Amino acid sequence: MTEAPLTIPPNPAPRCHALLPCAGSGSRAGTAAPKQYQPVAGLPMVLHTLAAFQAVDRIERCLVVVAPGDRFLSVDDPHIQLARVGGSTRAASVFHGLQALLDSGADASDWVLVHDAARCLITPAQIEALIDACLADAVGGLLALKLPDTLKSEAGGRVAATVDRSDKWLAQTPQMFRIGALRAALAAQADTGFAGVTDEASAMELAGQKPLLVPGSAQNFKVTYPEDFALAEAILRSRS
Ligand SMILES: Nc1ccn([C@@H]2O[C@H](COP(=O)(O)OP(=O)(O)OP(=O)(O)O)[C@@H](O)[C@H]2O)c(=O)n1
Ligand SMILES: C[C@](O)(CO)[C@H](O)COP(=O)(O)O
Repeated sequence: MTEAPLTIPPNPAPRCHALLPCAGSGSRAGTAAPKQYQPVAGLPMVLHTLAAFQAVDRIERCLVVVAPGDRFLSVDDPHIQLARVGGSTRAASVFHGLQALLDSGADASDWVLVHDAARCLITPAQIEALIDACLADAVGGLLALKLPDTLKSEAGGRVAATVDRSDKWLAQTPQMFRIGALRAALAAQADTGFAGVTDEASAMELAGQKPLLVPGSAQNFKVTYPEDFALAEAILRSRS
């Protein structure tokens, strides 16, 4: 009997997509327009963020989630997709963005790196470090930072206690998970309005997972308050 040769199917590298929630109002930043469009070092903040992801070959495309009425951003690049599906919370914007990724051809088993548009200091090297760590992990994970300062708890404006910080991390983004797993984790929280979901990892934690903590950088801060713009500007100019 002649046996057909055994064909080993190709094992394609898993695909990675970026999803940038960009639908916030930036109320703490005090800018006239949403902070992600504020010029920093010569460009609207979100364009610095996008440039970092576009420099990573393993990112197949970037989906930017903006508010439905947003007319600040238009895109003319096949690797960037605009989804006007922002919601009333960051979690809702991410949830809708994941569906937009799936609707436009992404597979539930693909990876997604969710990253705040307002973290415009992310570097390609930091994104690569997260991808390297998470591709080797079943769950996925996030960039995060160990606390550089002593940590206090408070009661009535006074110190209640000095808190052991040895196991405490500040969560950053990107946060990288399988699209299907993250979508399911968020869907399970949708009927509470995503209460308690402040980042992707928290949704995965509520689903019983233990995301990987990958050391990030203090420079990958989220532009949140008025004084953050000058620091972001100085760092971006020092890099160019
Ligand atoms: N409904 C929302 C709220 C936030 N974001 C995005 O999530 C990221 C992190 O949120 P944050 O910095 O807290 O932004 P804002 O909600 O815009 O800020 P604030 O809370 O000061 O209003 C930002 O890129 C922001 O545009 C979003 O896509 N949709
Ligand atoms: C997702 C996040 O960047 C992780 O630190 C952060 O929680 C988003 O900011 P917010 O102020 O909680 O909306």
